[in-house]
Amino acid sequence: MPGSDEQVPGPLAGLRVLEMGQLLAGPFCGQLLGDLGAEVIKLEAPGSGDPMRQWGREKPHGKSLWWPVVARNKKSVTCDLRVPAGQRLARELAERADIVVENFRPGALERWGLDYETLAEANPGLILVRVTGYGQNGPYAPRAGFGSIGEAMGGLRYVTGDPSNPPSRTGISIGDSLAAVFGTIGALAALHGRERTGRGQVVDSAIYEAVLAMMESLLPEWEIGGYQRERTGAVLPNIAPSNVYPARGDELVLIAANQNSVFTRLAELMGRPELAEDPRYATHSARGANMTELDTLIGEWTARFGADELLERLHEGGVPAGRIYTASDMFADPHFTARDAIIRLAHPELGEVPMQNVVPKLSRTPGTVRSTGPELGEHNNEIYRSVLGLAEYEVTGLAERGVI
Ligand SMILES: CC(C)(COP(=O)(O)OP(=O)(O)OC[C@H]1O[C@@H](n2cnc3c(N)ncnc32)[C@H](O)[C@@H]1OP(=O)(O)O)[C@@H](O)C(=O)NCCC(=O)NCCSC(=O)C(=O)O
Repeated sequence: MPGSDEQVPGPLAGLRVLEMGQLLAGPFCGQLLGDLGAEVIKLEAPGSGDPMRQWGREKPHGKSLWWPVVARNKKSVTCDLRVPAGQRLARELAERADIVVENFRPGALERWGLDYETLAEANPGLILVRVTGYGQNGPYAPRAGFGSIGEAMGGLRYVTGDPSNPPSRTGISIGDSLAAVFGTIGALAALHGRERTGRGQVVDSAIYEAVLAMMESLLPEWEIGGYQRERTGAVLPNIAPSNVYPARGDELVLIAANQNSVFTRLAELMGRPELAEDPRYATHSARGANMTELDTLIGEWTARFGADELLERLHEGGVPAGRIYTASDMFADPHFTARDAIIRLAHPELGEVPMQNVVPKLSRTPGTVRSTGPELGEHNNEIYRSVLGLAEYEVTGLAERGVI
């Protein structure tokens, strides 16, 4: 079963990551690095731990169903960063780490004596990934940052939703996850840089900039083209046909045929090959300009078929098409099964926990999910004794004093 120990070590095996911070923007970076085989030590406040342990709508046994996913592959140690003894432990762990990931407000690490200069003095190869709302400098740097604000500031919110409604949030914390993905890319690039120079560096990933990086040609469109992108609901401006179309009954089917070759095939399937030659639809720009009219033609055709038959025709005809999936569709889909897109891991209280597999798949040394999110402080003994070489009585003493 994926998740068992018999796998080959992942590509990042041998690297140690120390993860501080909370919720998603930092921890998703730790998840990605752990998926690829790094040892991830998650440092949490004693007593409470990462608030993500409490998050989620459904909580069987009082347990978050997000925690097993975002904290998978991680080892949990407790450590109070507000007291000097805790700060010393964190510095010693960072001295033995390749990468530190954090997503506190700028200034928190500095306040705790965990600034990069201090850490790098003891460990010059250290890479420090800092995920924040606004980055480490600039007038907004000290502000508390949450994903929704960064998504709006980075431009995503304004263009999301139906034009007749106020801008909509996407259904997930996409800004945090994107900042974590860019933080991960930065960490991997910095690892490569370290190969050449032996020196680490700081990776500064801001949520609003991670979102901005996704915004395609928004900026030159405005400044050079004088065009402000607006919300366009289910379609993208000037990209046609690419929409959701009705099948017989209530079902909706997505068709994306916004390329000459694909549109020619769709026109043939529709029994209207002449549409591909029609000056109103023959080119990318013409289809964009006549999107509404084209969508009506396509919708009249799709409504004649049940969704299954329609999709079969489209797949066979080489036209990208599909359904809008819910979780239950994913569990039932043979393609998800064939590619192990969903894995199942044993959890002491929740039984078998299904979750998304590692992305992307590497051919020779693929990543693995080896465990679900740990209990708070589950690995205190293991890590403090084996990594820092503390004696058992020292670990007990630190716990008694509330440092860990
Ligand atoms: C999320 C925040 C607004 C939370 O702000 P604050 O609660 O004020 O925390 P700070 O970052 O200033 O960090 C200091 C606090 O960390 C807490 N803390 C955490 N871990 C520890 C440990 N191990 N020891 C001691 N204290 C700890 C403790 O309460 C500290 O408060 P003191 O006791 O006062 O010292 C901020 O961390 C932030 O802007 N982060 C960067 C952007 C980000 O990651 N946003 C959240 C993504 S999730 C999201 O947006 C979404 O889901 O949507």
